[in-house]
Amino acid sequence: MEKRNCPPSPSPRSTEKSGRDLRSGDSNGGTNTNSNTITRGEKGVNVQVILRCRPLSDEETKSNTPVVISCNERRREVAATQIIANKQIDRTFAFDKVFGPSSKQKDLFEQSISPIVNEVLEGYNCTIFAYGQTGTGKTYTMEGGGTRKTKNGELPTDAGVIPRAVRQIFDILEAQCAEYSMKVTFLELYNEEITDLLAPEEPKFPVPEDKTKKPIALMEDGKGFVFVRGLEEEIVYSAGEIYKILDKGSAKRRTAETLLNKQSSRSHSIFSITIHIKELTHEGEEMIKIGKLNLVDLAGSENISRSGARDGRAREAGEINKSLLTLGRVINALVEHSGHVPYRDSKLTRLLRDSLGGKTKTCIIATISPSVYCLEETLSTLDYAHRAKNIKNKPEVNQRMMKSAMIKDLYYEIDRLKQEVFAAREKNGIYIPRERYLQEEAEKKAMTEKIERLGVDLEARDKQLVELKELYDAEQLLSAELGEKLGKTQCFGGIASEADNLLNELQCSLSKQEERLAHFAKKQREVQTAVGSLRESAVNRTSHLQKEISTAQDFNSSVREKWGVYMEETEKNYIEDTTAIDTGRSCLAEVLVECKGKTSMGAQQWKNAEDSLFSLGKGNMESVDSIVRTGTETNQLLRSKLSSAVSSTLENIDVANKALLSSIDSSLKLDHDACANIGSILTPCHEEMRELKGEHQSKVVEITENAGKCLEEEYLVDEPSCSTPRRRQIDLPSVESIEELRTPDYDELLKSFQESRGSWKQANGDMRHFSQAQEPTSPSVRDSRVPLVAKN
Ligand SMILES: Nc1ncnc2c1ncn2[C@@H]1O[C@H](COP(=O)(O)OP(=O)(O)OP(=O)(O)O)[C@@H](O)[C@H]1O
Repeated sequence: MEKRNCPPSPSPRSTEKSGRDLRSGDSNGGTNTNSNTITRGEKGVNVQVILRCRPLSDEETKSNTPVVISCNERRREVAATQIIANKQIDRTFAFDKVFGPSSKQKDLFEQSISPIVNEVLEGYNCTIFAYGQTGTGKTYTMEGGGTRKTKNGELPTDAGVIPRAVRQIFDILEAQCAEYSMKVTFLELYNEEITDLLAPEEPKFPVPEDKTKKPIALMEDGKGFVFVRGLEEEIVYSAGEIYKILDKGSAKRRTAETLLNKQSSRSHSIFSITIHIKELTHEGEEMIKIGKLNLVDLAGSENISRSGARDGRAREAGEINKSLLTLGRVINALVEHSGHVPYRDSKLTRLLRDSLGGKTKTCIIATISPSVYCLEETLSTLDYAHRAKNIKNKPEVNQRMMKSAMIKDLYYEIDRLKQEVFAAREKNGIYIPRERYLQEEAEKKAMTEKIERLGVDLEARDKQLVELKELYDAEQLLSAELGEKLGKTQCFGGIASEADNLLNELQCSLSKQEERLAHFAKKQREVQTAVGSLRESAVNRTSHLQKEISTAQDFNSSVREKWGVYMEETEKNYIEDTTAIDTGRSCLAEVLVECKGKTSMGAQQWKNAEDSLFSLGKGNMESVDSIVRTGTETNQLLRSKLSSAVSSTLENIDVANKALLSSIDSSLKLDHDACANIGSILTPCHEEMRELKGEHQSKVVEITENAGKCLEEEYLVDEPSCSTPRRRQIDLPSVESIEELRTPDYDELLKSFQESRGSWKQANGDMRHFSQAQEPTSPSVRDSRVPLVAKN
C-alpha cells in the first residue's frame, strides 16, 4: 500500500530501545482482554483486528534476510525495529490477537474465526478481510496452501479460513440435525469492474480472455441495499465442494506477474456464504434464520511502483489504489466520526458498506512479512490495521423471515427468472423481459420529462428570484430614502408618527419579502439538488441500460454463432443419418427378399413332405410299419455283431500290443547289452591306437633323421675341386627295402591287426569280447575302425 494512500495515522510514539510505545488505540479505554469477544461500547462493537506475520520464505532464509518484526502472542503485540540515524527504534502495536511466524492455520481459525462462524449461525452477517502487502499470506490465510486433497474427510493442515469455516458450519448444523441450505458466491473486483468467478464457462469458441469474464453491474435496491445483479449462487452440500468452487474461482482470478511475487494477485475477491436455517417458534410457526459470512481477500496493498508494475498496468494500479484508497478514507471517516463517509467512491466500499460502520460484525486479518526489506510496507499495514481497530459497527441479528413469506419471495424470484429465460430464448437482441424493458423505458421517459419540467420550473423561479431581488433592492432604497426624510421631518411630530408607521409597514413588508426570498432560494436549492440527483440517476440508468444492451448483444451474437455451428453440425449429422438409414433400408430389403425366397422354398419343401407323408400314410401304412420293424431288428442284429467284433478286435489289439511291448523290451535290452560290449571293445582299442600313434611318430622321426643323414652322406652335390674326384661307392637302397616301406593293403593290415589283437586278448583272457570283435556287426563299428588302422 502506498504511503500516500494510507489514512493519516496518529504520529507514532516511538521510543528508543529502553522505552516501549504501546499504541493500544482502543477507544473503549484499553486493549481487549478477550480477543474473541469484540469490545462492546455504548455506541457499538469495535472491528476486531488480528495481526499475522508469515515466516521467512526458503529463499529469504538462504540469503540470511534480517528479521525486523517480533511478535508477542501472549501480550498481543507486534514490534517493528527500525534504525534511524544509527539509533534503534522499536515501534510496538497492540491488536486483538497476534499470530507469529510459527502459528498454524488451525490455531488462527480456532482462536479467532471460529467464534465469528458461530455468530453467523446465530443469524448475524459477518465479514473477514485479509489486508496486507503482496506475498504476506492473505490468500494462504483465507484459502490455504497448495494442498487441496482431504485425507479421510479431514481437511489438510494448511487449509485456510474459508474451508474451515464451511466445515464448521456443516458440522454444527448436522450435529443439530437442522434443516438448512447453504449457498456461496465468489466475485472478483478488478479495475472497478466486477466479475462473477462462478459464472459458467460460456464460449465454446476462442474468445479473447476479457470477453469470457463479462463485468457485471452493481445495483442498489429501493432500500439502499447494494447487490450484484445476476451473480451466480452455488448451492453447497459438503465442505469438500468448497475446494472445487475455490479452484474454479481461483483459476479465473486475474493475476499479473510483478517483481515481488510471481503469483501476486492484483484484484480483490469476495467469497460469501449465506445460510438459511429453519427454526420453530414457541407457537410452532416455521421461521427462517439467515446468516451471511463474507470472506474478502484484498489485492496487495503495496506501493505499485515498488512492486515493479509498469506502464501497461497503469490503470490497474490506479484502480486498485482507488479501492484501497477509498477503503482507507472510509476507515478514517468512521474513526474520526466525520459527517460524510465516502462509501460511494469505490465499488469495494459500496459492496462492503455494511461491514464498515454498519450492522455487520467485522474482523480484519492484517498480514505482514518479517523481512527488513518489507519494513516500510509493514509499518504502513500496521498503522492502517491499528487505525481500523477504532471503527465501530452496530451488529444486528438479521430479521427472521416467516417461511411462507420466504417461499412467496422465492416464487416471485422464480417468476422473474423464468421471464428472463423466456426473453433470452425468444427474443433477438435485448435479453430482458419485454415488460421490464418497457417499464424501464417508461421510467426513463418520465424521468426525462420530469427533468425538463423541473428545468422550466427552475428557470421561472430564477426569473422570479431576480424580480424579487430587484423588488427587495427597490424597497431597501425606499427605506433608506424614508429614513433620510424622517430625519429631516423630525420636527414635525404628526408627520413623524405617520412616517414612523409608514416605516414600520415598510420594514414589515421588507422582512416579508426577505422571508419569501429566502424561501424561494431554499426551494431553488432543493430543485437544483433534485434535478442533479435525477440527472445523475438518469445517467446511471442510461449507462446501465447501455451496458445491459451491449451484454445482451454480445450474448446474442455468441448465441447466433453457436446456433450457426449447431445448425451446421445438425445438418451434417442429418445427412449422415439419412444416408445410413437408406443403406440400412436397402440392406433390409435385400435380406427380406432373400428371406421371402427361403420361406417359400421351405414352405414348398414342407408341402412336399406333407404330401409324401400323406400318401405314405394313406396307402402303405402297414408296409411302412413292417419295413420299419425289419429295419429295427436288422439294426439290432448288426449292432450286436458289430459290438462283438469290436470287442474281439480290441482284445486282439491288446494281445498284439503286449507282444509288441515285450519284443520292444527285449530289443532294448539287447541294444543295451550291445552298447555295453561296444563300449568295452572301444576302450582298449583306443588305448592301442594311442600306442600305435606314439610308435608311428617315433618311427617318422627316425625316418626323417635317417633321410637327413642319407642326404648329407649320400647325395651332397659335388663341388668343383679342380681335380679329378676319387671314385666313391654309393650305397643305394634296394628295391626290396623300398617295397618294405610301402603301406600294405587294407586286408593285410586288417589281418595283421586282428592277429595282434588276438594275441593281446588272449593275454588278457577275455574271449567273449574277442570273438564278438572278430565279426563287427554294426557298420558304425567297422567304419570307426577302418580309418584308425589306415591312419596309423
Ligand atoms: N503463515 C504462513 N505460513 C507458511 N507459508 C506462508 C504463510 N503465509 C504465506 N505463506 C507462503 O507465502 C507465499 C505467499 O503467500 P500468499 O500467496 O498467500 O500471499 P498473498 O498476500 O495472498 O499475495 P497476493 O497479494 O499476491 O495474493 C505462499 O507461497 C504461501 O504459501
